[in-house]
Amino acid sequence: VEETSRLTNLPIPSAERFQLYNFSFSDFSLSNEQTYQVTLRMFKELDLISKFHIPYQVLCRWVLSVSKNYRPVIYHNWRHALNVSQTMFAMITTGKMGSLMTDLEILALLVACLCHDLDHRGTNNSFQTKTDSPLAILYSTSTMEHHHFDQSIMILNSEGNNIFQSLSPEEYKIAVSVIESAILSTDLALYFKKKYGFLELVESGEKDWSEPVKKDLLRGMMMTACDVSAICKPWEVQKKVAELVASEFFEQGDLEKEHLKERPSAMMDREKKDELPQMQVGFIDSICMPVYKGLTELQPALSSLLTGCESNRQNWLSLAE
Ligand SMILES: C=CCCOc1ncc(C(=C)O)cc1-c1nc2c(CC)[n+](C3CN(CC)C3)[nH]c2c(=O)[nH]1
Repeated sequence: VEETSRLTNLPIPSAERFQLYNFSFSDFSLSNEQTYQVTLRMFKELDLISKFHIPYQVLCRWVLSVSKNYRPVIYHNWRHALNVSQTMFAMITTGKMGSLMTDLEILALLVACLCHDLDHRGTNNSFQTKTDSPLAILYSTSTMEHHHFDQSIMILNSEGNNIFQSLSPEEYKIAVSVIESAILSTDLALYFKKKYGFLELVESGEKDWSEPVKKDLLRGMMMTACDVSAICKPWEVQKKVAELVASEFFEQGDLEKEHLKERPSAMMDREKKDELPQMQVGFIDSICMPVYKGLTELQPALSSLLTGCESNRQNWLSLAE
């Protein structure tokens, strides 16, 4: 309670102070309180508070609730959600994708990014299935992503946390369905299925992305681009993030060796740590480059994501030799 009122009365530093319009943003230098201020500043810069009549104290309470519903795991924690959200913010503003989206879609996409990994346990979908976790019984496909969406709705329905309280029933319905689709699209298994359709549309010179199915596909690609955007960051940032991701993967690998008595995938096997640079090149080629090439072809203002990813591919490749 007192934390909400403290945050509500705190002046928010400028977007420039936090480098929010920059694709090279990193949370490393920020205190926890500053991460909340960054989030509030993004809502302010997009004018969402006034456009959707969000009571400021409700927004502050909601930001604190969202951050508290992330577990302190090594990588998939609140700061990952913040970084993903800031990339979405930069794509919409600096990357000029805002002109393709309605205000309601922009609100929903920012909320989806902040909530997209809620209550992550630092283990992936296949681990849920292999351990017959309650979540895997509840959701047999895109297990974690369904849970992240569930958690998002739970928070919105919590007392004093409904930032959508001023939306009309129709707007609320649209916002929730955009959020559900956006969070589910962060399951890379779904990305693999949809990326060819997206690239074909872009390469065919498609200009009309307003049609609902195409719009949903584009929002999903934007979510993937934000989710893996650490791969585009300056090398010192990318290297540190890769260590965090690897550490979290290796902990899952340890659990698989210890409890499941099975060999983990190379990516999760700490005994294969020296293969990491080569694995990163593979990850960049199969997942990252296609989405950044496609989005940059659609909107050249996004090119710094593509160039950042290409330069990190070179860095990983030189480490792999
Ligand atoms: C190489 C392992 C440790 C470091 O790995 C990373 N470090 C940083 C980032 C980043 C976004 O900055 C990303 C990765 C990173 N992420 C990967 C993912 C998604 C979680 N996958 C999945 C599994 N594969 C099968 C479908 C697709 N392979 C990855 C990989 O090789 N590297």
